[in-house]
Amino acid sequence: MPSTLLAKPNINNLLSATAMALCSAFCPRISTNFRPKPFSSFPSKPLLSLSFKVFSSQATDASSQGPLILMLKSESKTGLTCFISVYGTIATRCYLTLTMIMLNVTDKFSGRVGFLGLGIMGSPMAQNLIKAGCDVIVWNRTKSKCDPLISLGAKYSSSPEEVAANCDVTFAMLADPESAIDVACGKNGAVSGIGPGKGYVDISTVDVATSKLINEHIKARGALFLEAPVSGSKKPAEDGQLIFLTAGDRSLYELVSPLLDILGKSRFYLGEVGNGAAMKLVVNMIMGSMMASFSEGILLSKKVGLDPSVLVEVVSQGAISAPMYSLKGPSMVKSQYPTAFPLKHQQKDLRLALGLAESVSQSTPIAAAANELYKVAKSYGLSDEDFSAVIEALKAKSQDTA
Ligand SMILES: NC(=O)C1=CN([C@@H]2O[C@H](COP(=O)(O)OP(=O)(O)OC[C@H]3O[C@@H](n4cnc5c(N)ncnc54)[C@H](OP(=O)(O)O)[C@@H]3O)[C@@H](O)[C@H]2O)C=CC1
Ligand SMILES: O=CC(=O)O
Repeated sequence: MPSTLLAKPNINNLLSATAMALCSAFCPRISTNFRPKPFSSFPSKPLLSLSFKVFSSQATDASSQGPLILMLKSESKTGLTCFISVYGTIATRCYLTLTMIMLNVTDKFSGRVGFLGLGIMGSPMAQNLIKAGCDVIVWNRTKSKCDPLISLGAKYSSSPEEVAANCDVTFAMLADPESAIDVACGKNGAVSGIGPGKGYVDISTVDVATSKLINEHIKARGALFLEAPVSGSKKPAEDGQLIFLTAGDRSLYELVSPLLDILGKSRFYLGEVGNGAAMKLVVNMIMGSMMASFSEGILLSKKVGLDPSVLVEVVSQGAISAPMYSLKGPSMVKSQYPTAFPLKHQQKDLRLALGLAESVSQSTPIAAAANELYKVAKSYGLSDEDFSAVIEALKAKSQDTA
């Protein structure tokens, strides 16, 4: 629980500011990140990036005159644990002492991490691993996208095969099923370099059959496989706030969890290979339909003389609010679509989700209609715009029928 919830309101700022000031003397860099994350054997966040949580507190008097004892506990991901006691009479002043510093020394994993596919998502993810201190080898079809990561300390290998051969765990973040299969199973693909004791983690959004196919090839080489598509876009990738939807080898999941924790805010383990892909497709099917419906609302509000910016604000305050609407609504109103999630990938996900629905005879008429709209948007050359540009397809349709 953040310390501000337990400290008395009138001394909140004093306490936290004083505690932070005291700690600054010991630690040059203090994170404001309050997310607790497990310690791992992988190299992770920098040694002195600490987050504070209230460990215990006692305020014997509700008035501002009462004595207060507050204990802050901080754990860095490298095992440094420190306790800071804050005590004293509030009316006078607070005393702070660094009561204990403990270093938990654990074996360092000498694991090398490979990263294949450095697009909108792959680049910031690889960057976060490098910044966390991981030993990373990168590869991308267009080599120039490796350069910023190489300057941050990554090594480069000239094929997925070489990356997999030189790494303990290799991540892949590729555009679609075709590229995911090619990079894993094609000529000089990761499968050729992988072997027993190694793992392959595919984060790309693909269909169930593709994930199972890659799993079979990896398994045939005696290696482990985990599918781990992500929910969350460019900004969550940059901020290490992705949601992992994993399935496959449980032991690989356990092994890479510390790495997933660097990249994301939560992770789900869903069992058999295919469940992660299916979950991701269902989520993105909903997202694609939501965006199409939101686009209709914006255009209808404008046509009946309302201010669409006000609609965006109204939506943001009610039961149908969604971060996606608040984030993208204002720029959609201005006909701007800075690419975070390319429209071509949203249409790919709808297509794959419809295939999934078909495989179990589930009716999905809303998603089918949305998919048609994204196909129209692609035909207008909007493939590489953000998926919110789907509104342009509706604008064009309205003109056709006017
Ligand atoms: N952007 C987003 O918000 C999110 C995307 N996703 C999913 O993540 C995946 C990646 O998305 P994103 O980073 O946005 O996509 P990008 O289009 O930015 O990047 C795609 C990557 O795939 C590579 N690639 C494409 N075709 C091939 C091929 N035939 N052979 C080898 N490499 C290839 C590209 O290489 P090159 O640089 O050479 O073109 C690039 O590295 C997709 O499956 C997407 O659906 C999931 C969550 C969010
Ligand atoms: O797949 C896209 C996302 O935003 O999640």
